[in-house]
Amino acid sequence: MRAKENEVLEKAVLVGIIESSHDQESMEELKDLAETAGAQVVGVITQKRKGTDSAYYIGKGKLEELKSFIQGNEVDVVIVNDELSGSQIKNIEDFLGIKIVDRTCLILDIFASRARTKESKLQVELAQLKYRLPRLTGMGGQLSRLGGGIGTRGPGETKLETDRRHIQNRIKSIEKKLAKFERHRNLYRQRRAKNRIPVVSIVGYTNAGKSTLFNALAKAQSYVEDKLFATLDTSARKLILPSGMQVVLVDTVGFIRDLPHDLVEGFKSTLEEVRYSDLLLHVIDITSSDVDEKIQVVERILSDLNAIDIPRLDVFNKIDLIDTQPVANNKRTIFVSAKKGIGLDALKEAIENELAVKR
Ligand SMILES: Nc1nc2c(ncn2[C@@H]2O[C@H](COP(=O)(O)OP(=O)(O)OP(=O)(O)O)[C@@H](O)[C@H]2O)c(=O)[nH]1
Ligand SMILES: [Mg+2]
Repeated sequence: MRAKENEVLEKAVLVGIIESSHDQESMEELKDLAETAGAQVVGVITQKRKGTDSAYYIGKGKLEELKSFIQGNEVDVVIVNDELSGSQIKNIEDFLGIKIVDRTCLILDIFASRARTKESKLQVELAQLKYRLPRLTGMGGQLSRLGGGIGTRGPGETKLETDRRHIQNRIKSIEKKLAKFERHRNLYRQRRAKNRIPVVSIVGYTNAGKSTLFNALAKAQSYVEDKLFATLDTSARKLILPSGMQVVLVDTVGFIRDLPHDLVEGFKSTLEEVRYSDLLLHVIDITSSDVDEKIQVVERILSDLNAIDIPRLDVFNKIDLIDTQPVANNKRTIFVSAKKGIGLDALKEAIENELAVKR
């Protein structure tokens, strides 16, 4: 959650390795993520190199540069644009004497502050605990010496466990509780299947405009914000299409490159909804600078979820922000502005066509 005006922001330096232009985009995204988590970015240090250093992530020279930057500026936290091992975290932290947060931990932290329902809180906590378990040696120091803030927050009021045995017990207990939620969900799904109401799920990269589209179509109020991961809980509404056909429309959590594996695992049951859909609306922000890569990221995650073979419409959103109006070259591509309500009739028609073909 972006910190409130009067809150003291943690001052952060971002550190990353640049091997290709994708990494440059990924650094931009890291800045968005850091700000979403409540940091003020005061510096960015990158290194061009092949692969990471197994002990210190970046080379010794860069590390010295980072250290003198920290000494010359007020910095609370170093945020690294990759997932680090426990020993890398410990090594860098010992060398710099400052809190280190990696990309995975940062995303988990944002999810922790976003989770609203009991189930998503448990899912996030589970992912956090699984991330922590193999890193306890590295993170032990950080947790006891360097206090709270980014990277240490649990969902809701719960304090994240730091003891190995407690963590293992907590993981078991959460898994049991989540299994119960899943059984309930299965029951609902079976009931819906019996009534043969088709399910249309909205998927896509974070901030693409999924919830805005969901609201525009279903005239419901799903949480919309210009922040990453505004939506963590899938919500569903009934939608009646022009022909009178009823569908269940589902809004889902946004995807992002390098979505932590444990998080995908944790949210799998929520995202199961996606797998059992009759049609997917892949919402794509047409104004984003690396559209193609984001499309690939979403498709990769859909594969992970065994949802890649479900019929899919590519819904390019935010066309109100571009000058030349694009023309679709196939019936599975739709251009809309969810915010301005442009193209929604064509979209509904396309949804009906897809579902009609299926029957
Ligand atoms: N200009 C313009 N902005 C839009 C449009 N659709 C959505 N937005 C804006 O894009 C931002 C993100 O919208 P959301 O609907 O929250 O996006 P989301 O995909 O649900 O995001 P997450 O739940 O965080 O993954 C908000 O600031 C919206 O107002 C659009 O058609 N045009
Ligand atoms: Mg959303």
